This record gives sequence, structure tokens and C-alpha cells, in this order.
Amino acid sequence: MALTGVIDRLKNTNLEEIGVSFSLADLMRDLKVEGNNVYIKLFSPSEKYHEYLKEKTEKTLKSIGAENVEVEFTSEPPKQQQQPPQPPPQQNPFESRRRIPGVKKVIAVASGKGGVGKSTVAVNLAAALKKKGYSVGYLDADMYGPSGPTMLGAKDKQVVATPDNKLIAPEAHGIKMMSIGLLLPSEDTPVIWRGPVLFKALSQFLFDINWGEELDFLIIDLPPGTGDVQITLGQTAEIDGAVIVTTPQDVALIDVKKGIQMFNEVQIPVIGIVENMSYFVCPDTGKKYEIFGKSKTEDVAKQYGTELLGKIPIEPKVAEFSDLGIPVVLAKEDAQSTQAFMEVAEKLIKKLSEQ
Ligand SMILES: Nc1ncnc2c1ncn2[C@@H]1O[C@H](COP(=O)(O)OP(=O)(O)OP(=O)(O)O)[C@@H](O)[C@H]1O
Repeated sequence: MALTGVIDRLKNTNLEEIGVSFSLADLMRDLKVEGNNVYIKLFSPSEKYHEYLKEKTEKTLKSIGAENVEVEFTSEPPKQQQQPPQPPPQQNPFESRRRIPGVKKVIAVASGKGGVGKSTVAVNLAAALKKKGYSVGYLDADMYGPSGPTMLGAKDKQVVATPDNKLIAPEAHGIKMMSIGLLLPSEDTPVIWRGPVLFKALSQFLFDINWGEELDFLIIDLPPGTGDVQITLGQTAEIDGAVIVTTPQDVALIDVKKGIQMFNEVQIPVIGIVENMSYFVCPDTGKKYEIFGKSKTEDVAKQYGTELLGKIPIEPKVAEFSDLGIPVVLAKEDAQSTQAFMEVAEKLIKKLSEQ
């Protein structure tokens, strides 16, 4: 067998099956051909691919007449070459996750379905943590329908950037906040995000905001559902936990299950579920009504190995103060919803401290 024939053949053997763009020849570190016997040393730092490369090499060389093929591997980088080709580029997509700078604990607030009160819960949780004396940030990552500025009475806040292009988070009710809503020309501007633009904007939102002093908690208000934003978040940022908001109806709970599964897939721990609009207490009689029927949220939480963090009543004050731009937790200390939000915040802190 001719040495040049062997080399040519190795050059023409691609390794696309393991997702790399180079050939067997690129991995070759030594080659000896004696008659029909071939000895070859291949560079492969990962044992994971040894069997595949051995079989591929034997098959390739036997197809041009080799009788014995001896394959050896080395993990030593070639001399004078800075970066040897690495065969296994099948990276863990979560490996490159970074911590959000200037924040101790990051909590994502999500919902499987729109309209269940996710933003209301996110804003009031932020307010409850603030009320407990923590420094808190609120990031409205609901890129398609940001309601954070309205709920925090911050629609007119101006966002300025530092010389190194970090967006300075304005403050509302003592909570540092940022929302795509503050950067759009008008509230009615529809936002159509194309994949790469969304990714870039979200990355900037996550990593290029100047929160001022270090935050104890950052609450991220996600869009409803299980889409691009959630996946991008899971792949780029280290999130300490997710809180899923639901209402008691079965249709909402189906989406909670999907939400939990998605967070498991993107490896974000689910801290618990908040059931919003759980019940209504008649102000005249004090009688409690479960308007949407008996809740099964606790069962679902147990089934999926998480817990119910609390039940928030339907209370007109929640919506009224929200529309006025003040979270009910800060506006009305004695409201039932305020008590419920404070309890959820306590449970949240406890669970995070156990992590
Ligand atoms: N516990 C509550 N009691 C009374 N009204 C509430 C309660 N929770 C939410 N609401 C009201 O319900 C409406 C929807 O709430 P919110 O915008 O928080 O939902 P969302 O799940 O974030 O919606 P989206 O899907 O648009 O992101 C708002 O008008 C809000 O004030």
C-alpha cells in the first residue's frame, strides 16, 4: 500500500456523523505503512469518540486494501499548533451559562398560560421582598407584552446608558427596574422579534444592566408560555429558581405541567407554584368563595415534586392599584392579597436559603 494513497483516503474521510467538519487526516499524528499493515495514531482527547474513530479508520483503510490496522490515540496537543481540532464539539448547551452581574439571587416568574396574573405576582413579589428590607430589582422580560412599567407607575422613566453601554435601571417604589416597555417609542408599538434580535436584546437585558448597588433579589417577569425567551434564558443565565403562576382552573393547570417540564429541560429549579385568583372573600359577609371550583394545584405541585407557595385571592384592589402603578403590597398593608404575597415571599426566601 502506498503511503500517499493512505493519506489521500484519510483526507477524504469526513467525520460529519459526530458533527465535526474535519477529516480523519486532520486528527492524524503518526502513520506507518508496512506492506498492507497500517499503524496510525489519532489525536482525540475524549475517550467518548475512540470507538467510533477506531471503527471508522479500520473500515476506511480496509476498503483500500489494508489487512491489519492498528489505531492508537493521543490526547497530547500537537507541537507548534495552538489549537488542535477537537472532535467532540457536542457541548452541553448549559455550560456557557453566566451569573447575572450584581445580583445575589435570580428568580424567574413564569406562567404556562397568558392572563393568569403572572406580572401582578412578579411585581408584588418584588414589592414584598423590598418591604422585608431587601434590595430588589425587577426585570420585565415579557418581550411581547411588557406590563411592568404600568404596574410600577414607571411609564415615564427615562433609561440612560453608562459610557460602557450599560443601561442604568431606574427606580420605582424603591425597586430597581428595567423593561423593554421603557425602550419602545410608544406603548402601542407591537414588537415582532426575530430569533437573533430577540437573543441579542435578551442577552443585553440580562447582562448589560447597571443595577446600582448589589441586589439581593432580581425578579424576572417572563412572557407566558414555553417559548424562545425561556429557552434562551435557560441557556445563557444562571437562574436560582422559577416560580410558576397559575389560576385554579384545569386548563391553566395543564399548562403548569408543561411549564414545569420545560424548566426541568432547561435545568432551572422550580421553587414552587403560586395560585392566583384562588378565591374571593365577600366583603359584606366575609364568606370565602372558590369561584373556579376546588383547587387541584397542590396535587399537581406534589405530583411534580414541587410545592404550592401560596394562594392569592381575587381582590379588586389588586387590579385597581396595579392600574394606578402601585403594587397592592405597598399600597394597602391590610389587604388580604398583601398578606398572601408576604407569605409567598417568606416561603420563597426560605426555599432559596435551603438550596
Ligand atoms: N389577584 C388578583 N385580583 C384581582 N385582579 C387581579 C389579580 N391578579 C391579577 N389581576 C388582574 O388581572 C389582569 C391580568 O394580570 P397580569 O397582567 O398580571 O397577567 P399576566 O399573566 O401577566 O398577563 P400576560 O399574559 O399578559 O403577561 C390585570 O388587570 C391584573 O390587575
